[in-house]
Amino acid sequence: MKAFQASPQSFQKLETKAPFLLIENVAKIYPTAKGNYTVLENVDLSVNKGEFICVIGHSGCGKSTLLNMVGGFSQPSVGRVELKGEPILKPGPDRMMVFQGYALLPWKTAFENIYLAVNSVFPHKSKAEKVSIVHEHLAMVGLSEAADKKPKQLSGGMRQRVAIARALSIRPEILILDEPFGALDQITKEELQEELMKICGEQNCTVLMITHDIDEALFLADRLVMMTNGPAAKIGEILSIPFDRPRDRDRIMEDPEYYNLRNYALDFLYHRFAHDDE
Ligand SMILES: Nc1ncnc2c1ncn2[C@@H]1O[C@H](COP(=O)(O)OP(=O)(O)OP(=O)(O)O)[C@@H](O)[C@H]1O
Repeated sequence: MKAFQASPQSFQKLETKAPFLLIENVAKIYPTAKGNYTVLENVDLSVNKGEFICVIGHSGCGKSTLLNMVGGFSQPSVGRVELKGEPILKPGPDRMMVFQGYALLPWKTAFENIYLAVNSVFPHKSKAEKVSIVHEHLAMVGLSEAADKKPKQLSGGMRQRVAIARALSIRPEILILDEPFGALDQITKEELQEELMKICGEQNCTVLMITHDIDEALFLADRLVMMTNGPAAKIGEILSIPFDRPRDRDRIMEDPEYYNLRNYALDFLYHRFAHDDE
């Protein structure tokens, strides 16, 4: 019998590639006056490049704590958080966060808010290139006409568009969204969800997004991460959202699977892991 001889190619195939984003056995423990408080425990999640992940869970379970560790704003007490095999030790332009509160500089125009970010991340690009990046991203979110307006002259939806354009303009590896549409009315919210989905599809963005809105998660996500209640919250279950892309809201809402998933997630939140005060 001929002995099996491994070729260099077969070794290459056996090599295990580090996941794009790895959250492994993570715990976060805060020291408090009453002793240690464990917010998260045994959290494991591996995210592929280009995946859209939504995270839901009751208030205070530790969703922001988890995303802040991916953002590099805090470190896990136990376990590891790695991007492309490298530990995340501090914030960086490869991971941009967008919050509910927009966080735009009020004295700068929409253009200037984005330009500032582009200029700080790409200082060696020419002025013309940087200006072109800003215009491209303002156009992407439909705000070319509002370039010279200051935040107070913009609606909430427009401000959030500027914040998203600013985050995307520096080409982050991961876009981290902490309830970005939570303060918006339903119509504006749905418009922004559609724009975000289109942009992320075109740019193959990897997204981690916290939301309290199950319909938003079912429309946007490839996977829905459902957290158990704290203290010591963990990932209870992960639902794969199977709808083809590009997604059409009306079409997926006609799919019986949509209601199966919706009911499953609602049952998880309001029966299996109901919050005491809800
Ligand atoms: N620095 C800290 N020291 C002690 N406890 C903290 C600290 N930061 C957060 N916590 C606690 O950790 C828990 C999780 O907070 P976190 O903001 O991550 O929850 P969340 O799921 O994002 O909540 P929400 O949906 O209300 O935004 C809360 O009980 C909070 O009080």
